Formats: sequence, C-alpha cells, structure tokens
Amino acid sequence: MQFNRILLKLSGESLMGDKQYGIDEKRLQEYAEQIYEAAQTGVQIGVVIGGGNIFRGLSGATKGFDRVKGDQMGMLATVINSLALSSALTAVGQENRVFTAVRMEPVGELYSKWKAIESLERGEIAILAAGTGNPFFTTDTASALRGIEIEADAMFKGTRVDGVYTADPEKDPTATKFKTITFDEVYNRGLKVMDLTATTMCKENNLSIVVFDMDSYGNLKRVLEGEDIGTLVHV
Ligand SMILES: Nc1ncnc2c1ncn2[C@@H]1O[C@H](COP(=O)(O)OP(=O)(O)O)[C@@H](O)[C@H]1O
Ligand SMILES: O=c1ccn([C@@H]2O[C@H](COP(=O)(O)OP(=O)(O)O)[C@@H](O)[C@H]2O)c(=O)[nH]1
Repeated sequence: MQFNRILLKLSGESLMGDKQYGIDEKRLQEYAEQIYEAAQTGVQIGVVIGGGNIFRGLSGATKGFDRVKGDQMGMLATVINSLALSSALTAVGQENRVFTAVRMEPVGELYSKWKAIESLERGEIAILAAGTGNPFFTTDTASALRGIEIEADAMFKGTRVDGVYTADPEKDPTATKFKTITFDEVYNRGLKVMDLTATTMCKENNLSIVVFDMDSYGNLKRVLEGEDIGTLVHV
C-alpha cells in the first residue's frame, strides 16, 4: 500500500513514558524526530493526539465530575499535548500548525478541512487538537473523523501494543497477533483495540487502520516503507 497522506493517532497515555502523569520530554522528542523523519520521505501527516496522560472525562465522571465538563477538560488536555508536540516539532526543524476543533485563537487556528489540507500540501504537519470538539467522543473517533475529512490513505494508530491480537495482549499472554484483519472480524470477535464509534466510522468510509507500536523508535518510518510490523485493519 502506498501512503501519500496519513492521519497519525498518538496515544496521550504513551506520552507519559515512564512517568505517572503528564509529558515525558524524552518520549515527546522521540515522537517529534520520528514524525520529522517520516515527513522527509514526502508523506503528508495529520496528527491527532490523545489526552489520557492528563485527564479523561469518563474517569473524571467516576470521581464526581460532570461528564460534559470532564470531557471538555479531556479535550483541553489534547490541546496541551498538541502544543507540546508542536513545540518539539519546531525544535527539530519541522514546520507545523495547530488547528483546534473549538475556537481558541491564538492558541491554534479553528479547524476546517480545507485549511488543514492546505497546510499539509505546504509540507507542514497539521496537528488537529481538541478531539471532535464534542463530549462523549474519544480521540480515536476524532482520528477517524479527521482521517476521513482530510482524505487520508489510512489512519495510523500508534500505540503501545504492536498490533491487533486475538485478545488483549496486556491481559492474555497466549494472545496471537493478526497481520491483517477485516472490520467485520473485529466486531465478530469483540476485539477492543479501538472504540466501536471509531471502528464503525472507518468501516463505513473505507478508511483502513494500521495499528503499530509507536514507542519503538523508527517504527513510523518502517510502516510507511511497507514493513510488515503492525496489523492492517481493512474493509
Ligand atoms: N485485541 C486487542 N489487540 C490489541 N490491543 C488490545 C486488544 N484488546 C484490548 N487491547 C488494548 O488496547 C489498548 C490500545 O492502546 P491505546 O488505544 O493506545 O489505549 P488508550 O487509547 O486507551 O490509551 C492497549 O492497552 C491494549 O492492551
Ligand atoms: O472528541 C473528543 C475527544 C476527546 N474527548 C475527551 O478527551 C479525553 C482524552 O482523550 P482520549 O481518552 O481519547 O485520549 P488517549 O486515550 O488517546 O490518551 C477523553 O477521555 C474525553 O474525555 C472528548 O470529550 N471528545
């Protein structure tokens, strides 16, 4: 598969590295370098980053936070991570721009499909912050939505597992990895690698997903070069 434009989803939780909370500078730097190296090959990259290293609406709700306010806090957490990534990309010499799903200039420009595509075509990394702008969604769903909008060839889900397994590999050591799997099989087997809203959006709009381990340095470029290291989820 040839990739000209991708939507890269980075997990907020992975950004913690070995820390218990917040941003690990080393991990952030590694992400920025990997994105820079991948962009050097000419591929256009839109990035959605999660916020789980700072705040998740659902876990806030279990502690008594109003769910909508908690989700808004989660979306702001993705903005914090996006600004951190923007700063790290600039430091390695990679042009980039932050777009936000809700208006908050001068922190970032209000997102629109056309402005984001214009930015990508200029060779910038377009960082798409604040999720979908709506509560009750996740950044996986935001990635599916933005990936479809910017007409990406695929969504790259960079995570801490190296693909889709027959069961959660963090809980079941006998689980085995798929090289490829269809969306229907993901449903039928009840696999929880992404939430169902995100999976359904990708399926209905024919956006394939590559699930791969982003925390091993160089993997982003390897996947782009066609190395078979993750799992391809397709229609
Ligand atoms: N069948 C499966 N294959 C791979 N990972 C799975 C599966 N079921 C559950 N998981 C879990 O899904 C998670 C995917 O990571 P990620 O989306 O980055 O997590 P989060 O968005 O919750 O931070 C991992 O924690 C992994 O253990
Ligand atoms: O469109 C969105 C995207 C995210 N969020 C909130 O932002 C938090 C952080 O995102 P996520 O949990 O997806 O981050 P990750 O798991 O990748 O760290 C979520 O828990 C939600 O509370 C939201 O309300 N709407």
